[in-house]
Amino acid sequence: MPEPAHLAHPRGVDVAEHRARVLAGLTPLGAEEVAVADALGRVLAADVVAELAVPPFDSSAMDGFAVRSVDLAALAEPAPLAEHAGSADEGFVALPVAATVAAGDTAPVLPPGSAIRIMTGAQVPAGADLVVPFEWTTDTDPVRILRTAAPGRHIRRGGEDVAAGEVAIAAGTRVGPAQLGLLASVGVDRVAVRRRPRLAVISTGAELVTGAVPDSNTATLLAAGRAAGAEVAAFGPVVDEPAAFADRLAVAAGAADLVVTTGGVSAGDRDVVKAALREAPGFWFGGVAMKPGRPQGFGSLDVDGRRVPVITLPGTPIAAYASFLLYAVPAIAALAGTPREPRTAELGVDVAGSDRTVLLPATYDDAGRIVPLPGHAGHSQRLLAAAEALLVVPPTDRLVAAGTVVEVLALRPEEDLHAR
Ligand SMILES: Nc1nc2c(c(=O)[nH]1)N[C@H]1C(S)=C(S)[C@@H](COP(=O)(O)OP(=O)(O)OC[C@H]3O[C@@H](n4cnc5c(N)ncnc54)[C@H](O)[C@@H]3O)O[C@H]1N2
Ligand code: MOO
Repeated sequence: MPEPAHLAHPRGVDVAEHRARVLAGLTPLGAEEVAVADALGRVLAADVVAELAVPPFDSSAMDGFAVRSVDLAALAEPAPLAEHAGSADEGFVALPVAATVAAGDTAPVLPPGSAIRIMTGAQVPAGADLVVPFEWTTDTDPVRILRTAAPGRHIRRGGEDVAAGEVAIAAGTRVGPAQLGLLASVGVDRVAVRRRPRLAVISTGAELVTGAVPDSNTATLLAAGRAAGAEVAAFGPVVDEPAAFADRLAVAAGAADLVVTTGGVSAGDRDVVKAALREAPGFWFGGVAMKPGRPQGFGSLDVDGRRVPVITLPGTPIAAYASFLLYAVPAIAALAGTPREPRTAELGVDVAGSDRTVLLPATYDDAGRIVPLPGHAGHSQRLLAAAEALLVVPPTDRLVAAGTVVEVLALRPEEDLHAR
């Protein structure tokens, strides 16, 4: 008779091995088109090509006079750092003022031997190759110009930032406020974005259904899923009956790209998730060498030709959240087409190692180093709520010394909160 799995692997498999198992074969979901106004937090599925140049036309960068630089050839160009604008004693060129143009006006052609008064942002008149700021002139008509500069000064060339037809933003970029502005500037009003992964959360346990224990896992995991960029929905709590759970799982998987369950995976009489899925092809249940969160499971369901991954997390709230951050968040990122390396930080103090990965509620010190919070007692939700991150202490039989770079799991991913 083969040895029971928990005896063959008393310590459990490594976190990295289980993470690789969950992520194996996950590929980005397809794309959809959305209005730019709805693209905040979304990930571009294709390069965005500029329909308009930025800036859209040659415009003045200063309030002053648009001139032909050849008409100012009699003026010396002062040293670049000269403080004063020159004076009448040093000579000037007088030009008649042909017109005034402001932003939004259509600029007339500049007649040779004259100047056009121009405001910042106004179109540069054809023929002009230099804008002389008011400070270098008498701002009269005729205008006396006291100083010149190289052709092109104080003119923002159309397309100097982005040329029409050029790639303005590359595929894979997450759209934030600056990207929204650039999309507007390049004249694009719809963009192809990656579909948001749909996350279904199923909590299990009779104590949740009766209300004897509030369903805190659903609250935390829906929020963590949203912060990671998923569309989320709860399908629990469900009672500890394998048939009831299997029915709920089928509904959830039909509506989701990823299912996460909590509870019912340890060794008890009523471990419903394990009981329902243990015999399902391709499902794995066992111990992972981590604390908290040892009992874990993973598999996939085939739903109308779609492969829907199912991550079965332990029920204890700290274990459920920590495991969600270790396994489900990277899975969401893989489905969203935004895989990223785990975050790391430098350890601020020495931390004792253990034969398994240990997750400690932690905060950052003034130097930005990660430090465990005092009072760690295994399963405190209160301590977790006071933490900024979970410190991932790697398995080792030695001390993990201050200064070591370790993985951290952010508990307040504010930068991701715009994602829904
Ligand atoms: N003989 C063994 N017993 C246990 C083992 C083991 O290896 N051998 N592992 C322990 C560890 S570690 C954990 S963690 C738990 C995980 O058990 P389950 O995943 O089966 O979780 P449940 O028994 O359903 O619940 C555990 C605990 O958490 C509470 N809970 C569950 N879901 C929620 C929820 N959605 N919101 C709030 N609280 C929840 C539940 O009431 C229980 O108190 O197994 C150990 N046992
Ligand atoms: O996974 Mo458990 O009790 O270590 O939380």
